[in-house]
Amino acid sequence: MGQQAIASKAIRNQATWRDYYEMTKPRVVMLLLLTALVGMCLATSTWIDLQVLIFGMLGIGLLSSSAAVINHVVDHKIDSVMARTFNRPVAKGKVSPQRALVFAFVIGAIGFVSLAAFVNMLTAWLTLASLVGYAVIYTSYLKRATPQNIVIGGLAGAAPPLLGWVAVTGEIHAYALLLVLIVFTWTPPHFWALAIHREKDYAKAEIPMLPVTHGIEFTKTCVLLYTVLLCLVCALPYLVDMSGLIYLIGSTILNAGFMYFAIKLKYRPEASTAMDTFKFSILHLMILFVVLLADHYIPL
Ligand code: HEM
Ligand SMILES: CC(C)=CCC/C(C)=C/CC/C(C)=C/COP(=O)(O)OP(=O)(O)O
Repeated sequence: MGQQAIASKAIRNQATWRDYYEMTKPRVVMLLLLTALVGMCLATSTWIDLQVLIFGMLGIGLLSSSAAVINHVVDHKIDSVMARTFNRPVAKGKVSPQRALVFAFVIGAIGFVSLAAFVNMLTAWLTLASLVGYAVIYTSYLKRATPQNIVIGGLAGAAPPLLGWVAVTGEIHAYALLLVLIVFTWTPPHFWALAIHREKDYAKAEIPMLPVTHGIEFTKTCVLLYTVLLCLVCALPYLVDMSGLIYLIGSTILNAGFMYFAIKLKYRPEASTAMDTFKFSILHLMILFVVLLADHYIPL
């Protein structure tokens, strides 16, 4: 065995359950699950069936985690070049791509069976399609092909509210698609704010993210325009009578916050504004979905 092979085996043996946990992108999956839960709750005016709640959340969570692990495998070369990601378990050599793929397959299979056996087939197939959308179409192809990668790929990450809704009702409803549209429109300003901050990383890894291909100023304009679009899309649940006054007030305050950061980023940026905008985007979506829940359950 050569020196390099021995060294890489030594690193690999250091893998712990924490490395496997990290590969599932737990914080991203938690937020995806919140949006799925809200999709479930808004789908019905009564309580959600406990079996659908438990196995629905488990299945969507495990398939999302599986997609995240596959992303770590497919991207391990890119990840090893970027300062933000070089320490990831597969990039670092702590977990071999083969072991990571087996892990992804096992949790993905458990997730699919949970949905197929205890929820319904439509939810199982739609969730699997989201996995393919993110892990295969976005990660393996779009990410390296076009600066519109995250706009198109964002559809997979936006799917969970629909998945939650379909888990409860077994059918696709326009209101569920409206929730998808909100996350879909939120994704570009969420990601591009971070990409502005990490532009050098992406350039080094030769990934055609918008700030690399079209420059930072153009990307800031896109963040601002998508944030305006997000404000309009967020008004729709109230305008179509899906949500009420609590939602209108909550979403207006949150969107005013997002507009503040997007305008500051474009016209009066400080060194931390891009990262502040990115962090706020996560808080924005989290609170927005909690507000949707509050609006659904509190009669006004
Ligand atoms: C194509 C769509 C998306 C792209 C390209 C994207 C990209 C990213 C990136 C690069 C990070 C930084 C991770 C890090 O610091 O290592 C991040 C963080 C995060 N994203 Fe997204 N994201 C997308 C969609 C979503 C969606 C749909 C959600 C949830 C609904 C989400 C929730 C989060 C959360 C919670 C974090 C913080 C994670 C942490 O602190 O560990 N993202 N995103
Ligand atoms: C079944 C289902 C709902 C699947 C969706 C799964 C999922 C984890 C979506 C979140 C999108 C996301 C974190 C993209 C970042 O990938 P990236 O490769 O651009 O970022 P990175 O460099 O941090 O890995």
